[in-house]
Amino acid sequence: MPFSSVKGTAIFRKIHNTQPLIHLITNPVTMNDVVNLVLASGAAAICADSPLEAAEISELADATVLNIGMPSESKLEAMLAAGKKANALGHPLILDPVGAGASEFRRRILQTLLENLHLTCIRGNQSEMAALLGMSYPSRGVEEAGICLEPALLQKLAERYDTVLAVTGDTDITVSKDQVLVSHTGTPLQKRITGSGCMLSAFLGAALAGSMTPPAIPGERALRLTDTAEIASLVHKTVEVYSSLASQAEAEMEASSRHGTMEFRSRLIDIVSTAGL
Ligand SMILES: Nc1ncnc2c1ncn2[C@@H]1O[C@H](COP(=O)(O)OP(=O)(O)OP(=O)(O)O)[C@@H](O)[C@H]1O
Ligand SMILES: Cc1ncsc1CCO
Repeated sequence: MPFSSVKGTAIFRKIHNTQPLIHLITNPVTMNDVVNLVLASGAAAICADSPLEAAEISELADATVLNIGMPSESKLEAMLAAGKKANALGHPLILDPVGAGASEFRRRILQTLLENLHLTCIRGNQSEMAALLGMSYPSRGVEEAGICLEPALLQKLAERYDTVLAVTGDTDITVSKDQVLVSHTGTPLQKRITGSGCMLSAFLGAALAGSMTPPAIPGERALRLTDTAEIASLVHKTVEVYSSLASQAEAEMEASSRHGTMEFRSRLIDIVSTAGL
């Protein structure tokens, strides 16, 4: 996607119009950046990971994002409560299976979440998808481990859990039972900061929630969570826009006098904050 077509995209217009509230049960490593990215997109965020309030907060919210980056038994309990509430209310529910293949505990948590919840979208790298498929490989923790799965295998995974996969890396692939949509708009610099994927998962929550309210524009329809093709199309566009903005942030940084990964991290959030204006 050329940079010029990113600004003013319908995704941002819808988020700004509806200002959805996103419930994040996430990891403390990237939480602050994730919340700032959500706010930059025009949505609002609340982080709440106590099982005592998780369902109530998801009821208040327009979408729920579950990120297993630093898992615990208590967080799993909160995720189940929040996810069940999101499902009952027909709200978007996104899973980020961070470090899926890194430990037995993570595998067990993911098995429980996948068996008990209906995920609107699962966003992860190739290695995390391999772990969800039950494959074992030498894990590199939260980093991808050099795995490249056949699209047909990813489609089987999407079909098994009746969901849409946003598989990210040097190539971004959106996968449903019937579709494989490919884009190449990101930059390797995204791998040099933490949370690039976590931010994208939360942005997907904002984009899906923002598209569920009937738009004021004639001819535009509200997103239906029962329509996998519509979800896949929106997920694909959202990933493409986010990765394009990251590349644009890098290009602007290269043209400036300040360089480095922390500069890039700030520029990424800045560019998202102005993309919808
Ligand atoms: N080699 C690459 N070239 C271009 N873009 C990339 C590359 N690797 C990752 N990206 C981009 O980085 C973003 C996040 O994807 P990635 O697969 O790195 O997530 P992740 O491993 O889950 O990240 P994290 O755990 O740090 O949050 C996507 O927008 C993707 O396009
Ligand atoms: C480095 C790290 N460890 C647990 S979560 C996280 C950031 C997201 O990948």
